[in-house]
Amino acid sequence: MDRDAVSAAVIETRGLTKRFRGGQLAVDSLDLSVPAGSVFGFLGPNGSGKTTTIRMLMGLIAPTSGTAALLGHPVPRAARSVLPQVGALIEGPALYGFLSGRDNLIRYDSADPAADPRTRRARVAAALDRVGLTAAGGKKAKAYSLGMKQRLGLASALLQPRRLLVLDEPTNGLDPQGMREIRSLVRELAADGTTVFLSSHLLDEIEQVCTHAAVMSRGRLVVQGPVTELAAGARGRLVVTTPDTAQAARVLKEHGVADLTVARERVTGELPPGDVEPADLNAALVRADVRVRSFGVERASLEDAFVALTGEGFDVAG
Ligand SMILES: Nc1ncnc2c1ncn2[C@@H]1O[C@H](COP(=O)(O)OP(=O)(O)OP(=O)(O)O)[C@@H](O)[C@H]1O
Repeated sequence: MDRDAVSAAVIETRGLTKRFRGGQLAVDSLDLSVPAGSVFGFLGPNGSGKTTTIRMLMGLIAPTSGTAALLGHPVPRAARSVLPQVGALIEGPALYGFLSGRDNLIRYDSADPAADPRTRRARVAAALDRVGLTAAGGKKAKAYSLGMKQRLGLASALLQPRRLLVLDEPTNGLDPQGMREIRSLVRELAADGTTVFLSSHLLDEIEQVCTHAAVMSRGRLVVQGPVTELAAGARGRLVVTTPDTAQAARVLKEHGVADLTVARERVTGELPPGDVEPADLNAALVRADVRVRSFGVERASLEDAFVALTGEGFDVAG
C-alpha cells in the first residue's frame, strides 16, 4: 500500500470490527478514511456503531479484528505516543460541580503527566478564552448551563495543541443556542487547521458544519466522502405548486415522475432517471393546461442520500 496515502489520512481504519461478548456485531469491517484538515461527520442513527468505533480509535477497547491508525500511527500499539496529539470529548465531560470552571481545567491538566505545570495557568486561560468562558471561569461548574459544561469539556481537550479532535455527539442534549455555540467553535478550530472528527445522529448538523461525512447503518459503513458529493448523489425532488393538483400529478406520472405526493396545492415527486429535463416536464404541464404557480427542484439533502442508499428512514429521535 502507498505509505503517503496512509499518512495523508488523519484517521484510517481497515476492516475494523468489534464483536461484543454475547455476539453483538457492533462494528462490521469498517474502512474509514478521514482527510487531514477536514471536519468529518460520523453520522448514523443511535446504535449504529459510532461510539464503539470511537472507543476503538482512542484505545479504550480492543478491536476484534482489523486495524486502525491515528496520524499515521497504529492504535492501540502506538496509542501512548499519538494520543497526546489528539483531544477527545467522549461521553460528556467529567466535571467537579463544586470547583470553578478554571479550577476544573487546572485539576484536569494536573492529572496529565505530559502537561508542563509552569505553563498551566496560561494554557488554562487560553483554553477558557478559546471556548468563550473567560468571564464565567470563576463560577462553580454546577452553575453552568449544559452548553457551558460542554464548552468546558472542549476546553479540557484544548489544553495542549492538538492535530486532531474527536468529539462524540458534542451537541447532544443542548438547546439550539448551545448547539450553535459548539458548531461555531468547531468551525473556528477547523479554520486553525485542526482536523475535527465528530459523531452525530443529526443530519442537518453534519450538513451545517462538516466538509466530509461517513454514514453508518447497523455497524456498517454505507458511504463516505465530501458532503457536497454525498448530497449530490441523491436526485432532488420536483416541487410544483398548482391549483390543478390532480391533473398535474397525472401528467407528471405519464412522464415518469415517481413517488408522487399531493398536499394542498403542492405536488412533489422524484425526477425520473435518465436525461429528462425539468424544463420539459414544466412544458408538458403547461401544454396540458395545468396552471403552474411555481416549479422547481429542491436540493437533495444528505437525508435524501441516506434514504436512497439504505432504503431506511433516518431515526432522528433521542
Ligand atoms: N459493551 C457492550 N456490550 C455489548 N453490546 C454493546 C456494547 N456497547 C455497545 N453495544 C451494542 O453495539 C451496538 C452499537 O453501539 P454504539 O454505542 O457503538 O452505537 P452508536 O452509533 O454510538 O449509538 P449511540 O448514539 O446510541 O451511542 C448497539 O447495538 C449496542 O447495543
